[in-house]
Amino acid sequence: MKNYHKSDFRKSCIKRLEFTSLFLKYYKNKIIVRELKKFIQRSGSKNILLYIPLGIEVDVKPLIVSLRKSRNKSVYVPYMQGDSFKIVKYRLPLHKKKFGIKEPNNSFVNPAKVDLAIIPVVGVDALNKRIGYGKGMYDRFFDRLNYKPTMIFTQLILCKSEHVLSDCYDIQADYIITN
Ligand SMILES: Nc1nc2c(c(=O)[nH]1)N(C=O)[C@@H](CNc1ccc(C(=O)N[C@@H](CCC(=O)O)C(=O)O)cc1)CN2
Ligand SMILES: Nc1ncnc2c1ncn2[C@@H]1O[C@H](COP(=O)(O)OP(=O)(O)OP(=O)(O)O)[C@@H](O)[C@H]1O
Repeated sequence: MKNYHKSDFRKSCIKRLEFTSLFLKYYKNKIIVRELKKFIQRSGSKNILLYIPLGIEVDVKPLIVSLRKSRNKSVYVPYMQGDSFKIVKYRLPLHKKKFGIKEPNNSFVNPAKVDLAIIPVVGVDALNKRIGYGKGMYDRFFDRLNYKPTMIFTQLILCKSEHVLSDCYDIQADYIITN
């Protein structure tokens, strides 16, 4: 029953964002990226997990560009492997992979310890736990990591349920940055 609610909620969240005008998305995006930048500055995070955005997600590309200009910051992004992903340093060129996601080339360098993870969501439930695309990749990634970075969830228009829809393995936000 709960999983039925979760997938229904996921569908309605995606629909809502697909029907949001480009103008509104552009406007909200600018504000959110500014807030994310402020958070990073205040927290002094150095190794940051970001993502290469899909159309309905917060476009963090301007943030990645600006972080790459600071000498003491490293940006990591997911590199899908099996039922989860590992993380690799963001670097060009990017290649389109499964689910239309772009990724840098594989890397065999051990990543540094991430102090901040900025994670796109499809929605959140009443416990601020993430509803994603339903593949469980972020859940597995953090479950297999032997430490817990600060987690910021981000979304252009927050799709929040007033009910508990999540399962015990779903990741939970420390902060949510939206507009
Ligand atoms: N930007 C981004 N990168 C990410 C994730 C994510 O959620 N967002 N992931 C988080 O796990 C992993 C990839 N997992 C994914 C699993 C399924 C779908 C998916 O179902 N996509 C839709 C298309 C969405 C769109 O184009 O707007 C589809 O294929 O129908 C996407 C990513 C790693 N990288
Ligand atoms: N830590 C884990 N270990 C094993 N399986 C897991 C783990 N976390 C999640 N799963 C499995 O992943 C599947 C998808 O989970 P869920 O529906 O919660 O995805 P989601 O969080 O919405 O999506 P995603 O994280 O991919 O964006 C579930 O069938 C669940 O059993």
